[in-house]
Amino acid sequence: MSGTMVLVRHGQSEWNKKNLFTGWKDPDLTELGIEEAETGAKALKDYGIKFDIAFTSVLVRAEKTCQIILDGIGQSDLETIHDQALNERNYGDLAGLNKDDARAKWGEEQVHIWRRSYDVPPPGDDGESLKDTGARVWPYYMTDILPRVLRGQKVLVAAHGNSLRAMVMILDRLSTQEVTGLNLATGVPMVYKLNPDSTVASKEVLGDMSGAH
Ligand SMILES: O=C(O)[C@@H](CO)OP(=O)(O)O
Repeated sequence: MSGTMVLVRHGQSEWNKKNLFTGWKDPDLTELGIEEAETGAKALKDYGIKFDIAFTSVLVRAEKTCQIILDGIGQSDLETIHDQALNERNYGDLAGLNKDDARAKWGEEQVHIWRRSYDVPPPGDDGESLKDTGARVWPYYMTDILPRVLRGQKVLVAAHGNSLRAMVMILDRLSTQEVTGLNLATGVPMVYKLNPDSTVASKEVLGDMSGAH
């Protein structure tokens, strides 16, 4: 057995609450989002983990979630690396649009394809599919996160629905078809213990993922 990596999606953001495509836009957490992060922190405190380092994106909803968790487990001053590689997928021209309005305009199926397919990017030059998101998340994981876990460190990664879907896809060995059914709940920590060959030895979900959509 080597180290432990905890993945957690940020708590509800103002734009999650308003049901808007968010991507690289930078809304803050809502009150509920703060509570969700605090609940995640409590679950990690009860689990009894102390981290060696934390990683987050450069978007405030993930950064604040990361800090709330560190505060909640008594590690407020832990070294934290912020990197754009962990940002949410870029939603291109959909960013800022209401998801129900988009369904009314383009149809339920097309919107679902943009949200959950593996390789269909949302419209707009900068729109990233899950595959495009993985193309920046996976190398970062390989070079900056995984080596620490393999050295035995305990690592926190507070990031986003789709950047974390890209990570869970490789960790859980999901096919491009299976990943379309993967949804991550806000503020629920996923504890991965890795084998020395970087495969997953165990995965524990500290909370309820069933409501995720
Ligand atoms: O809007 C977004 O950036 C993401 C996460 O909230 O949405 P979705 O779940 O539709 O990929």
